[in-house]
Amino acid sequence: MESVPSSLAILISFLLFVFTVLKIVRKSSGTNAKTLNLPPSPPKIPILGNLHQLSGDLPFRRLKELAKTYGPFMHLQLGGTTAFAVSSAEYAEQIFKTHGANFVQRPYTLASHVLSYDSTGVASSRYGAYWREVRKVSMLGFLTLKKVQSFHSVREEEMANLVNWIASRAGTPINFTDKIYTITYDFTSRVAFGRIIESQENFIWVVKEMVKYVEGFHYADLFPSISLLHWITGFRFKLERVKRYSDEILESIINEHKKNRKEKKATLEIGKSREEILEHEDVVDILLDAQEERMENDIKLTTDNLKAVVLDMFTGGGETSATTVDWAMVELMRKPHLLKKAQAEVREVFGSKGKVDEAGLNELNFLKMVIKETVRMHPAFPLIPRGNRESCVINGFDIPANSTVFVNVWQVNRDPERWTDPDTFNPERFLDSDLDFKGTDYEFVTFGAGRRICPGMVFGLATVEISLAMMLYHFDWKFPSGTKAEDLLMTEAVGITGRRVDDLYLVPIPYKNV
Ligand code: HEM
Repeated sequence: MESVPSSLAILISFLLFVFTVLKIVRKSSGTNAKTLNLPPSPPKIPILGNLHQLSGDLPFRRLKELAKTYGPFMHLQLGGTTAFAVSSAEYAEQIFKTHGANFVQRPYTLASHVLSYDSTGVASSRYGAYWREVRKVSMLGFLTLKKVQSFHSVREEEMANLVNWIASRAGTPINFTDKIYTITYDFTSRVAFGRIIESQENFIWVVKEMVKYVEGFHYADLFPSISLLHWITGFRFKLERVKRYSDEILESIINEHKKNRKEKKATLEIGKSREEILEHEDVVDILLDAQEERMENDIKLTTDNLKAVVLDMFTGGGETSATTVDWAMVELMRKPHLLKKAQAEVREVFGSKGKVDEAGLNELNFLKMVIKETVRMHPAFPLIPRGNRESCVINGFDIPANSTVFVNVWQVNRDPERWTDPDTFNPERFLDSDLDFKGTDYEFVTFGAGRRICPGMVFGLATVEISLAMMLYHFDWKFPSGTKAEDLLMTEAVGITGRRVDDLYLVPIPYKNV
């Protein structure tokens, strides 16, 4: 186990580090930490710094507890690295807006270096010309509102398949979580690769493994000067293994696209405008176009760069949306009056049509509030890592250049200074409120904010809305016998995303129109 929250792992690593003590002590004595006015910090122990205080629970939950004593802006020594943790809306605004042009880096992690082809995905790449170009290609190519809307038939089709499958299991328990993740990945695959690939199951497994590793709290990252650690902890071997699997799959997808490219283009190009051609291209096609074209600043996309961006898309598109749908359903099942209200709305809007389609989704005001409340309480990325390019001063505290700041989205979204009863799931709080997650309300930072705000927001929400609307329209739901709402574990699994720790099992009862 290489993730931090285990005291046993800390003890073992402590022994491993003994032979490097002198090296680290010499390094830390060379810093000018004492002369800086750093934010409050929990007491540190030699070598590990504050690492031991993050053990025993998920990092964002531990950070919330520590913030109760040490305040909303904490300095942490995590092994050999300097980090800061933000737990309030006020400080989130400092990072995302006031000092937004400075905190635009993604901190280096070994996992993103290995898995994301030398950190060349949109999410992992260093701020600069390359990042700007790949982000632009992704945004214009497949994440604009128009493009996302153009995928509506794929979304509706995949969801209709799921509805039929669930209807065939009427009255028997199904693993709701598993089905929602699978269908979301199927949909993402069709958008990204043009179809569901043969190795779909393996690829989903690969992504799940990656999500576990990219968290950024691994010893290899926390003691960057001891490269031996990458290998002794076995972390590098695990990363390389997952990378081999993912690379093989990506390579074959790209090769297939290259092979079919000429023929596809020739058919499409007859009498079609550039926009019309784009309409029919999948993500890999669009990236291959970008590879052929000269990008600004003479940036040339390599095939590895292309794979890194496709991986972002697959992880971003699949994992996050499914996590949100799953949590929404859990919360609704725990509050039957909210479930009924959401179902009544969906059935009223779509009753006359007898089916759900994307055209009517805008009328689902209550469902939109349910989704807002779900992403507030259960952000798909509970911690956003950012790095600063230059040293700066925040509210009188010195922040050295190249520090890592973890914005604790999970806690900022529950900041008691800004939210009433923040730990209660209450969609109606948005009834007369303009608060939104679009990047200007710093108490609601589920999608981040500023220059690196999530570019896939529209894409993700479109999937979440249609999935929930279909599930609520076509079925009534109950727990399998023996399961009670109050028994559901309301905590997250280890990893970069905030997916729930357990799968949700439910019994579907078809509504009359299925
Ligand atoms: C419910 C769904 C989603 C949530 C909650 C979410 C959340 C986030 C967050 C918190 C960030 C970091 C933002 C920051 O640093 O300020 C991010 C970045 C990113 N997301 Fe999403 N995301 C979602 C869906 C998607 C989808 C569907 C895609 C792609 C299809 C996507 C692609 C990305 C990419 C490429 C980045 C990196 C942006 C950059 O560093 O410039 N996300 N997302």
